[in-house]
Amino acid sequence: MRLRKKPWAHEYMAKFPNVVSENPSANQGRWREYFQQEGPLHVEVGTGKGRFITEMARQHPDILFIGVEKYSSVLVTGVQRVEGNPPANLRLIEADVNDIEDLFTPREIDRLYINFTDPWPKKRHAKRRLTHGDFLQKYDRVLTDDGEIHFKTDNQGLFEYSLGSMSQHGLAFKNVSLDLHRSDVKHNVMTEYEEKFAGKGMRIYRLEAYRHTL
Ligand SMILES: C[S@@+](CC[C@H](N)C(=O)[O-])C[C@H]1O[C@@H](n2cnc3c(N)ncnc32)[C@H](O)[C@@H]1O
Repeated sequence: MRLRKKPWAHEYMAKFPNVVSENPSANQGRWREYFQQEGPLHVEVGTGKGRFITEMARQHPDILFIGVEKYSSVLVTGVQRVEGNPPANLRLIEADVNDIEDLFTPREIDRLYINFTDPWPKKRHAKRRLTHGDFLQKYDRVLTDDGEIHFKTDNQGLFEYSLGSMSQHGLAFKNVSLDLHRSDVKHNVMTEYEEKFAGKGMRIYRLEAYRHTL
């Protein structure tokens, strides 16, 4: 597992019980034991400052939530947010999603959230998109058979690309919205970026992907 620089952030985060700063891979396959709680496991990749995953954890105490973020400097804000009132069913991990299979065993995750991740519009950067086929293969291995991917973005190009790569990957879709905030969707929890974009009146795209079994 690659650890990012910023030693001050590591030291800072190590003080918080919600952060798995010491070798998160040690909990691979044993996350429920680690939480000391049974229940479905939901993971957000590219969690940023953690607004979404923290609110989800507060609203759904019977579900276990883990946020995975690449940059400790960003995660620190998430850590500050849960300081003093940390939901017992939430953990934040500083890790690269490329290493998701070091963190979770096959079929360990019930749902993945991918929210407003970077679109990487240049073709030569396509492999960095968190919905690229290489990532989908990894997700496929760590998701349960009826596991789902819930995806939101403001970026039409990334949405169309993701629809294509997910369907190529054998995934089917439900609850697709091409304008989430102008539809009658209920129980939407906003992310940091979503609040910013929706506040400007921008269109938000959303889908839920699941394995298509014939
Ligand atoms: C545009 S922000 C969105 C943050 C949050 N999901 C939201 O909607 O407010 C994308 C986040 O994904 C993180 N990210 C991008 N690639 C990643 C990777 N390979 N592994 C982990 N995090 C990643 C970035 O560091 C950044 O914090």
